[in-house]
Amino acid sequence: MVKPTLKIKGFAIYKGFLDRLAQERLVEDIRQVAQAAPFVSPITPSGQKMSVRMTAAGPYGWITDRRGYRYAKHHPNGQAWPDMPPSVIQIWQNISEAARAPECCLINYYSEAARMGLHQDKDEASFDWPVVSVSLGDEALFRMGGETRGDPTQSVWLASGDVVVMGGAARRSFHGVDRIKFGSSALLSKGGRINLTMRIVT
Ligand SMILES: O=C(O)CCC(=O)C(=O)O
Ligand SMILES: [Fe+2]
Repeated sequence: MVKPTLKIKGFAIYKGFLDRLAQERLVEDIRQVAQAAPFVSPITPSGQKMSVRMTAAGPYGWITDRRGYRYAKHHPNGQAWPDMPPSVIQIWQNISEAARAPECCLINYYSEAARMGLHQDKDEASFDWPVVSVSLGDEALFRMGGETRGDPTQSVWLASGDVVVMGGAARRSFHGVDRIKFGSSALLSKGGRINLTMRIVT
């Protein structure tokens, strides 16, 4: 198994895990997914519109609306999510050591002003499985904390092709994206950042 470039607070960070060709192929596969399952601007349970736009692939997608945060088998438009592209599953197999296949690939799109507040990924049935996160496009300032919201945090710039594995103790750790360095990558023609997170949810 490959070794992480660095470990910060238990988060395993693999810089440059995907080369440019692999990134381009992944973007093309995500484009296909988004054609079948369009990005939406989700609403939090408290009624706030998220700045990140989302879609998903695989048996489950993560959704949020007035009724709460949850995994669902259908896009808000009622259709089943598209299959997870083999290119996505391959990354999980190369890096995760998990005995099960991912059930959800959440796809986040960050435009210039988008961010994601500090949160835990905790809607999954078990925290025994890692979350594998892939960055594509513009750089993002990724903040990592501990299991309690007030714990000290450390940040790292994630570039296109970087992969982060949130497993072990870091699986329940707070994390978020403070800002995007818009225009720092030429991968996406319109700029911005795509983040994929693969998860086992049942
Ligand atoms: O965009 C990222 O790097 C993190 C995304 C994230 O934490 C999530 O989707 O739960
Ligand atoms: Fe998260």
